[in-house]
Amino acid sequence: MHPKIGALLAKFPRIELIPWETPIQYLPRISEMLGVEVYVKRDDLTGLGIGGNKVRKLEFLLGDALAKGADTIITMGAVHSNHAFVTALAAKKLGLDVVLVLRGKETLKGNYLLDKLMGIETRVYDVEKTPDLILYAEKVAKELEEQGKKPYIIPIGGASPVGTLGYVRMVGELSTQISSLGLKFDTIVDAVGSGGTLAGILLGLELTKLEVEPVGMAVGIFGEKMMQKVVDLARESAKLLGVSVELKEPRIYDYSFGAYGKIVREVAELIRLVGTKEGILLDPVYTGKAFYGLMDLAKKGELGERILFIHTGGMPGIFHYGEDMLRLLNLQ
Ligand SMILES: Cc1ncc(COP(=O)(O)O)c(C=O)c1O
Ligand SMILES: NC1(C(=O)O)CC1
Repeated sequence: MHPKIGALLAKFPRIELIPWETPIQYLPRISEMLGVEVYVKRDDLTGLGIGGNKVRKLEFLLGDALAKGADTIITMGAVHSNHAFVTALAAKKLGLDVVLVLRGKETLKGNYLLDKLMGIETRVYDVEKTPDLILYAEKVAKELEEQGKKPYIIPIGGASPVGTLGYVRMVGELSTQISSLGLKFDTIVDAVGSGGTLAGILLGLELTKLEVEPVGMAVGIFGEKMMQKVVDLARESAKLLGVSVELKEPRIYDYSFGAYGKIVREVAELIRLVGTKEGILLDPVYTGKAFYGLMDLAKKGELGERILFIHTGGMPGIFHYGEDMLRLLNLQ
């Protein structure tokens, strides 16, 4: 762990949910295809339930919740939400109650199937917009308070200054890994949904002075709005840490293929390519789109000679959208 990052984070309550450092893996066959070196940080292997990037955020978010005496966790997302399921599993593991406030249609596949299998309380609403979901979550919190409970609301994706500390810590872990490997990366690439992961990477790179350019592949909202959200989150986390930093705006590209959650043939094909070339499974909502962007931009020489992809998990998405992908690949 980078000493400065370790010292800064030591004052924040953190529950250890990840008992190891996630490995960095070279992708020889993808690298050969692209003519550049591609490595992947296996944050799909964070180890709790389905793993993924949210577990890093939850170490600090649930630490904060317990420090504040919470007894019930409320969070929200789409019915297919990785964040919602892994939050619920972590909360249960810590002996906390949990209510998931979800949008969409109840579909017993992927994460929602896991929600039900684990006996997690879910409230599903047929709404499209996040603000509507937040209103419902606040209503649930009020209902629980009236029952004498102490609820703690975690925003979508854990995208808060406290949650962002999880990826500041990841960079602290990464910096010691790459110095012992003797590697220097030109770019570090991740999928951008709620923006918290990229915000933590941005702040972590500034604090460690690691000379790697962060590049986000947006799978939903993109452009100026997402850029501002990422930079604001990083700034608020810096304030939380009590540090003043100069933050450069990261490059964020639109690889949503038109809309968040839109399942497309190109990404289904990419998932098969990476799976059969490297034995690594990506998902159709987040990491498959982000890796598509990585390969697209690497071919144009826009990511440098040595690229690090942060594999942020998402495997249940394969099972939520498997039939759609089979149809797109003319296999059904
Ligand atoms: C599997 C997966 N990867 C990446 C992301 C993006 O992370 P963030 O919400 O921190 O931008 C998410 C959630 O949005 C996700 O579930
Ligand atoms: N990745 C997000 C999830 O709910 O899994 C959108 C935050």
